[in-house]
Amino acid sequence: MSDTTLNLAERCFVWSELDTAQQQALLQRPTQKVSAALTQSVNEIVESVRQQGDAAVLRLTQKFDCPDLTELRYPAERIAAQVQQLAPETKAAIDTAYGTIRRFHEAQQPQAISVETAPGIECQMRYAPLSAVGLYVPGGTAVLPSTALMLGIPAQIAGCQRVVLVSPPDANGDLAPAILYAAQKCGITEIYRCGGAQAIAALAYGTESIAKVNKIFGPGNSYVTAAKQMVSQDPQGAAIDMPAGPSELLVIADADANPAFVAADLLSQAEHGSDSQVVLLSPAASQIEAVKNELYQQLSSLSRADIARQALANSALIEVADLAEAVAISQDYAPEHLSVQTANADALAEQLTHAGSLFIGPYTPESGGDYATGTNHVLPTYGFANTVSSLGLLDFYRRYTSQRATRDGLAGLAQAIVGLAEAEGLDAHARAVTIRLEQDI
Ligand SMILES: NC(=O)c1ccc[n+]([C@@H]2O[C@H](COP(=O)([O-])OP(=O)(O)OC[C@H]3O[C@@H](n4cnc5c(N)ncnc54)[C@H](O)[C@@H]3O)[C@@H](O)[C@H]2O)c1
Ligand SMILES: N[C@H](CO)Cc1c[nH]c[nH+]1
Ligand SMILES: [Zn+2]
Repeated sequence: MSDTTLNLAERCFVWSELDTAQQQALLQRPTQKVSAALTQSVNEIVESVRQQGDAAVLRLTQKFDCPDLTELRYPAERIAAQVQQLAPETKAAIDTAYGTIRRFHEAQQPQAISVETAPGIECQMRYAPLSAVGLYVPGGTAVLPSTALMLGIPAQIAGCQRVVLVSPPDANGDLAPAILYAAQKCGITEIYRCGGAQAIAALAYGTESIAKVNKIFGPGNSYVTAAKQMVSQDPQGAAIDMPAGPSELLVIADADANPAFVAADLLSQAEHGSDSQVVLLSPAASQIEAVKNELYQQLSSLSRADIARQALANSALIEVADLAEAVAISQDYAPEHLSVQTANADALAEQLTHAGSLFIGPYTPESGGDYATGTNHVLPTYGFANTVSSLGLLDFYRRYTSQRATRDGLAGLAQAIVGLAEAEGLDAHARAVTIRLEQDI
């Protein structure tokens, strides 16, 4: 079995036969290769929205998504009419996913703490929901109502005061009924029809019709991700959740893994976008050969075969010396999704700490986490999973501290505070303590 436009034999490698530069080049993310051009084009879009507001957002939305759109805000009556059209089976699927995702996120409620750190000194850690959040639901090549749930549910549980959803409209100026139903379940009514870097700029800086938010959440293509990173560097812009760009999956499979399962998982992420990347690491040459054949076979029946094919051209099937080498490569690559299909999957997973989300064992397809296991599918890409956390309820809160000292408590700590202030040569810091203790109250 083969494919006329994809030669997977060219994407098969033996790790030990590559030098360090080749190993690095092999695992470079596709969008990182064009970052200079991308940055320039995103910068132009963000600047035009800052200067021209709604006019720029509308012009760019007309260019990329809907030529006749004249109003960004999605009217409530049109939302209601769209939701009516939703098929009952899709509604039921959304209802089930809403339940599992809500259950997992409700269990993440932060607990305020209060600790007496020294006699008469009380320190608290408190949490406040973010007041205005913007949720980006991708809609370029596929509409993703599941992302509306992943973002809307934690915002709803946290109790954020203002929750705004943006998503690119179709050519008729509509959003998919499933996105609107998911938004409705999450209590979101402020919805705008725009996408890409222009939507991110509008959320970050505000326009005539879209008021600015404090933090922007959600995945997107490389334009969206670059725009998020750009606005988050600007004190007048907005905070962001994380760089959640084109989808990635790394699978570690031993000789006994089922190659049909492995190939299906790889294709599930390859079909997201031509800039997605999937990687297989296996110590068994026979497994790599079998997965390669399965990929050809399964690819031919996919509706998005062309996209998956392009993603596979940026991907790699790599033979490693052993599972220890697979762990080392995976830790270095830090994939968004990591599937472990080996005999000792649970034990191996303990060592795999650099991944957005782990999928352990043969019956845990990556797509389960995309939709309905309950974990959040908004995850760090580009290797940021070595430091950046996966999206969770806490991201919708701000954590801050408070403290309260009694006079005796302050007296007890005075020597430490004054001693450190003197060591740093900061007299006023010391005086703020001594002045209090010199006075009788
Ligand atoms: N990391 C995660 O957690 C996660 C989760 C879900 C989806 N994803 C990823 O999100 C992405 C969604 O991408 P998408 O494209 O389908 O939808 P998208 O909504 O992110 O992007 C569509 C928008 O891109 C803009 N755009 C397209 N071509 C452009 C160009 N040449 N110049 C400037 N702007 C342009 C347009 O404004 C368009 O509205 C996929 O790559 C998918 O893998 C990631
Ligand atoms: N795999 C995507 C994150 O990279 C999430 C998603 C949504 N729908 C299907 N998949
Ligand atoms: Zn997916």
